[in-house]
Amino acid sequence: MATTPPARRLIGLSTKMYFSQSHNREVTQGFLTHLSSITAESLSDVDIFIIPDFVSLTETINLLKSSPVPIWPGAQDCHWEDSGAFTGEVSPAVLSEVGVKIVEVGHAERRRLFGEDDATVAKKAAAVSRNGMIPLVCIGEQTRGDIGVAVDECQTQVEAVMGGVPSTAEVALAYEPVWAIGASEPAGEEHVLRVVEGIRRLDCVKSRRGVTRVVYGGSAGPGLYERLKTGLDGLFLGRFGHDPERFVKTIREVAEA
Ligand SMILES: O=C[C@H](O)COP(=O)(O)O
Repeated sequence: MATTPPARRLIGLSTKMYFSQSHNREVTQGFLTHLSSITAESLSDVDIFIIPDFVSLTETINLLKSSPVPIWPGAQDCHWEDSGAFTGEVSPAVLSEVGVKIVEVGHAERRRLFGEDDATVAKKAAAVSRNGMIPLVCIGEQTRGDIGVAVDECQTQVEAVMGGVPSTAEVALAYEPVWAIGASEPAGEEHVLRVVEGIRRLDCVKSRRGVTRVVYGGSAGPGLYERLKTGLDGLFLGRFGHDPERFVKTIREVAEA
C-alpha cells in the first residue's frame, strides 16, 4: 500500500517557455484574483509555487507579494556554481537573493534537449539546497510500461541527487513519467501510486531526516489529485494550469482532498 504522505501538501505550476512577459503578468494577476476567492485558512496546509521564465521572474515575485497567502516563486533551472565565468547561466545565489524558494532541476526537457545527466542534476540540486532553497528534482521513466523498470530508472536519478544533498535538507521530487509530459492525459493512477510507493521505499529516501515530498507531474490538472491523494503530496502542473481558474481549482482540490 502507499505510504502516508506528510501533512503539508505541495502544488505548483511551471510556465516553461510558453508565455510572453505581458501574458505572464496577466496570468499571474488572474491567478491572484481567483485565489482571493479561497480563504487563507483552507490553504493553511498547502505550499503553492509558481515558476515563470527567468525574464519574468522578478516581476512575478513582486506581483506575488500582494497575495493573501504565501506563494513561493520558483525557477526552472540554475547553474551548480554560485558565481563565475559561466556565460548565459543563472546563479542559484542570485535566485536566492531575489526571493526564489524552489528551483527545478533535471526536468525531462533539460535532460533530453540539453544533455543534462544525473551527475549534473545532482550538482544543481546541491547548489539549490546550499543556497537555502528547495530543489524540485524531476524524475521519471522514459517509456510507458513495467512498474519495476520505472522504479529502477527513477532510483538511478534519485540516488544521484540524494548523494549530494544533505539528509537534513528539504527535497521535493516531481515524478513525471516522460511519456506523460505534454500528453493529452496524465499517467494512470495505479501506475503513479505504485511507482511512487517504490520511490518512497528507496533507502536513500527512507533514511532521509529532512522533509521529502513527492508530487506528480505530466498532464496534471483539475480532477486528478483525488485519485492520487493516498500516495502523493501534491501536483506539478504545466499546460493544464495555464488558465488561472483551472490552476486555482486544482489548488483547491489539493488543499481539500
Ligand atoms: O513542468 C511540468 C511538467 O513537465 C508537466 O507539463 P505538462 O503538464 O504540460 O505535461
